Amino acid sequence: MELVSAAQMRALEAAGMASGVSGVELMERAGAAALKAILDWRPDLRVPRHAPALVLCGPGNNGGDGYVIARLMRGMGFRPTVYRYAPDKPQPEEAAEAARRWAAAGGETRPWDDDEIEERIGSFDDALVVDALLGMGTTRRMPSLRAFDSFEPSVWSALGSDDPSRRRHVAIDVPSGLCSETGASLGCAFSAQLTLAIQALKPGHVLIDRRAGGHGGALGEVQVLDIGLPARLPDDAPGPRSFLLDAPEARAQMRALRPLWQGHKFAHGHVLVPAGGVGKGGAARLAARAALRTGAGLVTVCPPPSALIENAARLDAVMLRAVADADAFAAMLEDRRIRCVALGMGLGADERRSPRTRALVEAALAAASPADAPSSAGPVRSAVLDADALTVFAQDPEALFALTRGRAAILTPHAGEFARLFPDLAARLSSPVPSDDRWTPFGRLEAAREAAARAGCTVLLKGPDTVIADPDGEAWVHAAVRERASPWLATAGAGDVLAGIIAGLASQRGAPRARLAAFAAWLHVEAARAFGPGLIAEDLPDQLPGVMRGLLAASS
Ligand SMILES: NC(=O)C1=CN([C@@H]2O[C@H](COP(=O)(O)OP(=O)(O)OC[C@H]3O[C@@H](n4cnc5c(N)ncnc54)[C@H](O)[C@@H]3O)[C@@H](O)[C@H]2O)[C@@H](O)CC1
Ligand SMILES: [K+]
Repeated sequence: MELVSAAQMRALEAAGMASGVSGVELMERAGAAALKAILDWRPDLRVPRHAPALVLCGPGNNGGDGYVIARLMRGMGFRPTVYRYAPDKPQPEEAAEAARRWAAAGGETRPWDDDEIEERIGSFDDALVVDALLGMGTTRRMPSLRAFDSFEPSVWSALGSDDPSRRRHVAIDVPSGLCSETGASLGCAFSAQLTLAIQALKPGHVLIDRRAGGHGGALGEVQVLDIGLPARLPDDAPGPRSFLLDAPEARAQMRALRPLWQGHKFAHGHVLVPAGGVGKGGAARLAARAALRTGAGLVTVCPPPSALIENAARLDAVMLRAVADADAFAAMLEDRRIRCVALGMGLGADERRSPRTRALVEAALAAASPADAPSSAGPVRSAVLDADALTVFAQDPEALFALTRGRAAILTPHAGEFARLFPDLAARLSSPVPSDDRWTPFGRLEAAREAAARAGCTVLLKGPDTVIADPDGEAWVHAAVRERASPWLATAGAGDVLAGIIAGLASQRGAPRARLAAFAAWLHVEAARAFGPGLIAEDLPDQLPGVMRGLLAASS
């Protein structure tokens, strides 16, 4: 599913208006669709009860949606009160029209009053609280609104009112104060139990950004409201494209692999996984097993000769070949059937071991295909760099980028490794929301994109939301939150398995890399969810067949 930025949303709106739908009509549709979704969510409210309700309306078009909702609710028998925030701001034309229609229908509008709102929240008399303060237009830090504190989940549960039948906090488009581009709370944000995204999901609906200087903000259940804008972004829509890896996409990726599963084992590709020395081979073995389970035809672990026996005692289906040094490795890479090298796991980044690690990285990248190789050039060979393969370049990231630029490579840093390679981007990611100036959205998507552009290859930034970007800017988000949360993945070795899954997929299909790595992140989380509590990294690879079988069954 596409994730749409504010600028792209405006292009979509312009395309809709060019086809003859007015802005006022779009706002009416948004309001009507929102009210229908709210009543489907709380069907008990369908019977008109003359129940009071609060609608919080802001100065822009998000507020405009709120006036439409308030008017339609009133028409159904509710008794909504609008609290208008920033009343001195001139409203955009459509929002002003929506406010006029509300007033003409006899609706009551009151100035913003934290005390009054707080009191109403505490009294529980209002059937609904609709947050239409700010949407995609939030461009700076939010002032601290005391009334928002009353919506916070902790306060709400302390009041004993978080049972489903009393859910009532609804956010229109995004919870106000939450940046729709990054998911960051810009100082103070509304906590919703239901968020109704207008027409499309925005990055802020799926990204988690808990930087300093923000508080509050929750999405609750997220639904997308179709208001009849074009389903696809116009070709000239601004900015790079972003996508969410969701269940339909996972099934599509699985379908794309199926035809490959009929050939010779080499047709599935051969993966090499260099391993560390004596006592350090576990991480590479985990990755190797994951690559094999993901469908690589052959997987070979390559330790130094001193660690051969130890690895032999632990491997069966995975093959084994000692690699004394980078020259021996380069010679091995002359076999064109090798489609992927995954390295870094357990190789070592200390003074003694980093020369071997670095030399292996150099050999792997020298033998990787050009990133833009045409399909007529034959199967792509990629390199997946994780852990120590990244850390050995901490003092000199540019040396790594000189090797990765323009290569079919995927870097898979966690937050710490990312900060070593891209310290300035990591600092921007964690810098507090500015207290005065305009906020230039810079979140995990922007950081991954910038990193991929700098490294000239695909970058997968791990986290509860894994963000993957190609150097051309196309990015994928894999969000392991809410119903797909997998707390069990926080276990030693899980990252090694992810690198192996990526390698297993890359050995079968060389591109498109960001999309493929996002699918790997999906499989990784599903494997953890399939196992459940008590998971250790060793369990993950053996869950993959069941996960993939499930995806195939769901797509046939
Ligand atoms: N683009 C579309 O296709 C549609 C958009 N609609 C609605 O319109 C919204 C976007 O409307 P706008 O672009 O007018 O933006 P918003 O309504 O989100 O906010 C813009 C206003 O808020 C002010 N503002 C920004 N940051 C602030 C802060 N921190 N504190 C106080 N005030 C602040 C701005 O100065 C401006 O007046 C969407 O989120 C959606 O709800 C819908 O009505 C229908 C279609
Ligand atoms: K809102």
